[in-house]
Amino acid sequence: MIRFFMFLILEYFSVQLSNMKIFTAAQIREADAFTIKNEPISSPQLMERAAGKCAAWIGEHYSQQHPIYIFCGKGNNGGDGLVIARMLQQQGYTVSVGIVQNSSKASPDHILQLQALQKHSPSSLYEIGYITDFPALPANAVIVDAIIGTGINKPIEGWVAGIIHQINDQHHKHPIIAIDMPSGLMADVSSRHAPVVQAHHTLSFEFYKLAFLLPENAAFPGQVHILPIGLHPEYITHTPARYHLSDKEMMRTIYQPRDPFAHKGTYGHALLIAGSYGKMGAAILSAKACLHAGVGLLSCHVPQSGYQIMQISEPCAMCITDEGTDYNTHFHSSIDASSYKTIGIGPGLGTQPVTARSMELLLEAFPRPMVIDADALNLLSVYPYLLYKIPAGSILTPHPKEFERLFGATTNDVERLELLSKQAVKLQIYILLKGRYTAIACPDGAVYFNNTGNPGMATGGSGDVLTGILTGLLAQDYAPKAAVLLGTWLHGFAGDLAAAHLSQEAMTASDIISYLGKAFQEGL
Ligand SMILES: NC(=O)C1=CN([C@@H]2O[C@H](COP(=O)(O)OP(=O)(O)OC[C@H]3O[C@@H](n4cnc5c(N)ncnc54)[C@H](O)[C@@H]3O)[C@@H](O)[C@H]2O)[C@@H](O)CC1
Ligand SMILES: Nc1ncnc2c1ncn2[C@@H]1O[C@H](COP(=O)(O)OP(=O)(O)O)[C@@H](O)[C@H]1O
Ligand SMILES: [K+]
Repeated sequence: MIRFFMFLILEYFSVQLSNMKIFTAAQIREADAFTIKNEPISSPQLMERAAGKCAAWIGEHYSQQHPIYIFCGKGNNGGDGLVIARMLQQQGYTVSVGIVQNSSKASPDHILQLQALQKHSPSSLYEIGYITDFPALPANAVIVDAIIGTGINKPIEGWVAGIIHQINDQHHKHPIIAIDMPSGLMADVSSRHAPVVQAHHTLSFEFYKLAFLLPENAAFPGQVHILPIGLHPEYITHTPARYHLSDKEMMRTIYQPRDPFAHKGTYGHALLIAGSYGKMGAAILSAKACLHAGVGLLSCHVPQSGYQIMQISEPCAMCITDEGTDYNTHFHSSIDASSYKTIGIGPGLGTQPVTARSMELLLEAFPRPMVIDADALNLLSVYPYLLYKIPAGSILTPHPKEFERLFGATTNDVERLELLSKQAVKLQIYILLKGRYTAIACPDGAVYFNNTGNPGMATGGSGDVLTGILTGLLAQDYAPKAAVLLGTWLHGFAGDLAAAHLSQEAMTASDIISYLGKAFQEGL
């Protein structure tokens, strides 16, 4: 009860966030309908606006030398394709339009746009009713996929799936541009094992779709370009979304500049419990990151064999040694809960049973949100009852394997996201599932995806750096939600700066720390 009350207080003081909402396919349909009714604008006009953005994008990226092969389905996604065809023809492109007979009935807007194109250029149109109707493409052709968008109701089957495979066979020969969604990809449910177009670019309207952010869909959307089509701001503002994408604007509302009259006490005293024989590097990376994230004071609790290593490596941190020579085994006894604002625990910690016992006593003694990572998470998976002792508002930072050990396996990424969110709500903590788009599940059920970072960060120690940053931000009195969103974003942004200057290959976790300063300066 006390834990929950404290959590409510922390939440109350967390900032109001601006953010990019990720709407479901059903909500997007509502947004279209709301816009049509209240802007007001007719449905065909809205389609002209959306398709116009796509035609302009294609015009900017491919010259008239490229014949454009557009594949249109019988719904409004196909309607977009028909408008794009007409607009590109007007600009002097050679356009060929295959109408994929994926449905017996065409949507009213499709029919309207088909009639317009028939009037304008009937020779460019042909029907695709079976796999053998797929055309031979000239060498420099560009493929536009407008077969199905957000209206897909189940995985594509039969000969239409065959058409998707034929488009994918062209992946290494021709650029493939998907309109709104790569055809076959379902916005809100798993598309695992379904046939989906493997696009190089997806021109998607107004919002990111959840499907673009899931690792299991990595092969499909290519580069995503969000094209605003003027959907009604009132709908966007007032409609709640469960999923959100972090952006710079959001970070600017979270970031708190330092007080000119501040002293080191203002920015909190953090304790880092980390390191073991052979894994002191993890502790040092976390300590350095915590300091570079702006913590007031940092103490590191390390095993005896790690004392000199830590003291020599990081003079800005204080050092406490454990009774254990090679492992931290008695850190609970050195902790006076009132001395530290927050704790970061886990990097390089080891998974000795005696460490688990000390962790249990620590969780019982420390009442405030802390950061739990790496081996501390592995201990939680061995002793799951400890999960219920974690202070409310704490932040857990598992990578997918650690997540699976903690909460079990799932059959697809959407199920895993559900499980992530369910556990965050149940335990009243933040759980950050690391990856290309790190998913941050909040105790209120919301999930935020982080949009910074790059594959150069797929290198040992990157996660230890994140733990240090989050611990540093919590110590400075950022509310847990603010700390987890800002810390994850800064970590990825520093990684992006490191990659830009050093290359993804050559950068190391230490370089993420080196660029943290630039991330504060340029990213906020
Ligand atoms: N006014 C609007 O509603 C706007 C809609 N827009 C476009 O419209 C799209 C949504 O249009 P719709 O709701 O008509 O849907 P779609 O065109 O995405 O898909 C529906 C069509 O696909 C067929 N279909 C669905 N599942 C299938 C499956 N598993 N196998 C084979 N065929 C299948 C349906 O029978 C129907 O013909 C968006 O993705 C976007 O491209 C944009 O033009 C913006 C404005
Ligand atoms: N391809 C990628 N794109 C964006 N971020 C990445 C990518 N690969 C790794 N990262 C980030 O790097 C960090 C790696 O953490 P983790 O796997 O725990 O590393 P370690 O255990 O070696 O410290 C995470 O924050 C993750 O989001
Ligand atoms: K499509």
